Amino acid sequence: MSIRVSALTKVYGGQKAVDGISFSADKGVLGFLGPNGAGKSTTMKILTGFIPQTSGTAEVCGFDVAKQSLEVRRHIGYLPENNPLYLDMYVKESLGFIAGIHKIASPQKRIDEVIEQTGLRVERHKKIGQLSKGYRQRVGLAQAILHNPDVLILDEPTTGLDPNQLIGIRQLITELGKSKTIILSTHIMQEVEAVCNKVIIINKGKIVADDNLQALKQKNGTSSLEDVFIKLTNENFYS
Ligand SMILES: Nc1ncnc2c1ncn2[C@@H]1O[C@H](COP(=O)(O)OP(=O)(O)OP(=O)(O)O)[C@@H](O)[C@H]1O
Repeated sequence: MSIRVSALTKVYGGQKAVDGISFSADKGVLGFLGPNGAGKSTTMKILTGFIPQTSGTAEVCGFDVAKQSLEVRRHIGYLPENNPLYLDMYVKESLGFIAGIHKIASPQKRIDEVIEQTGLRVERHKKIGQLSKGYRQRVGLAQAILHNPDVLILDEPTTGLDPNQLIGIRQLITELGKSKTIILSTHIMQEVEAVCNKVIIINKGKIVADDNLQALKQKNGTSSLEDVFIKLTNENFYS
């Protein structure tokens, strides 16, 4: 398994944001769903080594995220929720900067490959601050995959994109999921249907579903993922 999470808990002050979750993931795209504040971003930040857990364990490609963070960073690519980018940098310059951090051999060749893969060729000479939101997301993705990680963590990568950009980014995620383990957080159910093999639904820090799409719908007696989501995460739904 590329990702193994066991009894993972994160407490902020007095609040349990993540409450003893366990799951595993392998090659393919895993949809990570849940209402606002459910604990998705917190889990993703722990997996990528950005924040420490309070208790429990998480492994990426066999490396412990708390004890072997350098190895974990080598194997993981992360596109955070608000996609922080250096707006004053040129696209190629920013990728060169990231290549330097990862000490990538033959960086120019790899940068050109990733520019092609993420559809950035026409915009590659622009400053990031001059790019549209969709192209900024592509730069974020390009940075995340530059060192060719086995695992990709994508936190709401398509929020605010127009339908054309959406299709492009989804195709890219599907393509990447053929060879990598991807955890994709999103609020767009259509997107989950389009790209995910498996789904985890998290509510108030706990996992309430972990299944493949078809089984999840069957178990909940509906053909709509949105209905499954509402049923499992909205306690007022049946009252
Ligand atoms: N740094 C922090 N300090 C205190 N509380 C935090 C911090 N970060 C997150 N939280 C709280 O932890 C809970 C889980 O937040 P998290 O961002 O993981 O949710 P999420 O599922 O990603 O939500 P969204 O869909 O809105 O992005 C929330 O109640 C949030 O307010």
